[in-house]
Amino acid sequence: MDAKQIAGEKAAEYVKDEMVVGLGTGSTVYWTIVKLGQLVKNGLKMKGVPTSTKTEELARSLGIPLIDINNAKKIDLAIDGADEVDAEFNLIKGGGGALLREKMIASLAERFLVVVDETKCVKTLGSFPLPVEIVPFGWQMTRNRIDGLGCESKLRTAGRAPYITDNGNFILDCGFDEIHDANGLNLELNRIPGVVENGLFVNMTDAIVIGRNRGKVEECLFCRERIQSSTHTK
Ligand SMILES: O=C(CO)[C@H](O)[C@H](O)COP(=O)(O)O
Repeated sequence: MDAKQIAGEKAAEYVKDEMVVGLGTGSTVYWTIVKLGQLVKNGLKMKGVPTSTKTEELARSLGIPLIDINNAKKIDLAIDGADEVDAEFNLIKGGGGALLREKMIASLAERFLVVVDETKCVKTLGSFPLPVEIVPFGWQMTRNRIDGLGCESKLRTAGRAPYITDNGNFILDCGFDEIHDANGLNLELNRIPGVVENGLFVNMTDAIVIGRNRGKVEECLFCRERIQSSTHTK
């Protein structure tokens, strides 16, 4: 079993009866969703809130009951993958293009559980180009302002046309090399008119499941509390 599958399937164990669960996007959380499909067939009572049309189609095909985000009184748990995770469990997300809905759902959820294989764990965020969702209107002007923050950005494409998100927007993949102040960059990017959202998830992770090769899995629960308490005692 590969490391993504190990992490993805493990995360399904956190879903209990009557939970409303944010369903992430990507090849790691895919395994969580497949496992949840099996559990639902065996009687688990849950509802999913998908973060992308792709995940919505997958969940439907597996018979997982879905609920519109506007009708969910609360989201108990969101489970999602990541492109990079640093030592403080801050993330880069958006490799799959779903970062806006993923961030909305993670921020609404009472708990945010991240599933990754060990290759995603880095010392400093930034080797993976940071995805930034922008509106198509005036996109080159928006790109100039983003590049002014110290990166070189590329418009994501699908074939020869711009890649279009589920929300009808473009994505710039921004090479920053090393991001030392993820919180500051997150705020600066989102202050630029034309930017819809960026893929930095700062101080949002509550728990993480890391799949390792040879069948090992590492779980860190309540990471946010742990980081905050270690910061306070410094
Ligand atoms: O942010 C994402 C999609 O927008 C994914 O969670 C991220 O790209 C990781 O994907 P994978 O599990 O396929 O490596």
